[in-house]
This record gives sequence, C-alpha cells and structure tokens, in this order.
Amino acid sequence: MEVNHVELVMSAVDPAQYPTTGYPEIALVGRSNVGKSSLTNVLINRRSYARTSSQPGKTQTLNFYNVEDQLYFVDVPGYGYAKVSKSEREKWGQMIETYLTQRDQLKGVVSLVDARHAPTEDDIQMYKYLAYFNLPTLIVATKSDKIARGKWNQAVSQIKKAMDLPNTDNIIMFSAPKKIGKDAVWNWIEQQAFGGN
Ligand SMILES: Nc1nc2c(ncn2[C@@H]2O[C@H](COP(=O)(O)OP(=O)(O)OP(=O)(O)O)[C@@H](O)[C@H]2O)c(=O)[nH]1
Ligand SMILES: [Mg+2]
Repeated sequence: MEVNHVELVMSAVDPAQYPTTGYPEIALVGRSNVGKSSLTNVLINRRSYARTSSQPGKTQTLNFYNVEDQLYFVDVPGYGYAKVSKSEREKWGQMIETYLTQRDQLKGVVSLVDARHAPTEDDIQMYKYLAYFNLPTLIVATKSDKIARGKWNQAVSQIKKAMDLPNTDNIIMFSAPKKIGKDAVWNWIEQQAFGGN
C-alpha cells in the first residue's frame, strides 16, 4: 500500500475508546524496545511519526493509527518491562487480553522478536497465546541489520524451532534503518486485512 495519510486517532486503554469506524486492524506486539514503533514508521513512510525511544516501556496505551482510511495499525505496549509495578503489569495484561480476544476488527498480529537473539520466554508465550486464540500471526525479526547476512538463515531457524512452527513462511527478517522486509510485511498485512473473507 502506498501510504500518504496517517493519523493517530486514539490512545485507548478501554474498549469504549476503540475507534468505531470498523476498518480492519493489525496489531503490533513485542517486548519493550524491540522496534514496534520503528516498524510502524517504516510501514507508513515516516521518519518519526510513532514515537520511538531508547527508554523501554514508553508506549503505555493501545495506539490506533488510521492508515489511508482503510485500516488501523494498533501499536500495543511492549511486554516484559520489569520495572513497572505488579499492579501496573496486571492492568497492562488485562488491557491487552481484552483487545486481543474480543476485538472483531482485529485481522492479524505482527509479533516482533529481536533477530540477534533466540526468542525469549515472553516471546514464546505471546506466540502460543496468539495461536491459542487462532489469531493469524506474522513473526517479524527486527534489528536484522545488526547481524551478518550469513547468519540470517540461522536466526530464522532458531525462531522456527523456538516457536515450534511447521515452516518459515511467516517469519520475516526486518530492518528499520535499511527498510529490509517492508514489502513482505505489507503483503502479509494486506492479505489479512483485505484478502479472502
Ligand atoms: N539497528 C536497528 N535499530 C532499531 C531497529 N528497530 C528499532 N531500532 C531501535 O531500537 C530502539 C527501540 O525502538 P522502538 O521502535 O522505540 O521500540 P518499541 O518496541 O516501540 O518500544 P516501546 O514503545 O518502548 O515498547 C530505538 O532506539 C530504535 O531506533 C532496527 O531494525 N535496526
Ligand atoms: Mg513504541
């Protein structure tokens, strides 16, 4: 999709605040600092629309980005941020669970992992959770520019093994600064949002 118009329409914590326009939604999930906002910015051709930071846990609400009046990207606050209090973490968990399990417009989830390391327990749990709820999921391995090309196959195999995937079809190596993987991610998103039923 050629993107010209994007608008952050809502930072929601509660279903009553979700947009009511009915466009399909694609959620982005992953650990704090993995690169969700950076991926969003690449997909929408902006340098710094979605706020990126080196400070983990900065995004604390579900941020709905209206893309071309056709779909929403939903930037989900990162999991595995240990420094917030237990009650904050519980609130966070509930907010995300409500969204992921009860939102009809949600057509697919892009689950980000760090290409440099094996998926963490949190990454694996999140993947299993999405699979349990039958949510179509694309695994995007970010920061792939930080490892040598010769190690990419190994990184993909490691993810396939950790997530117990039947094949590597839904794993994409991605780099925000180099924009590698952008088209592949967009293809998957368009297929989920507009393809088929
Ligand atoms: N080299 C490299 N750095 C990246 C890439 N993606 C993100 N980063 C950097 O990683 C840091 C975190 O990126 P964000 O996009 O803010 O991460 P986030 O997942 O949105 O983080 P939270 O909102 O805190 O959960 C920033 O310093 C980014 O510049 C990438 O593909 N390659
Ligand atoms: Mg962010």
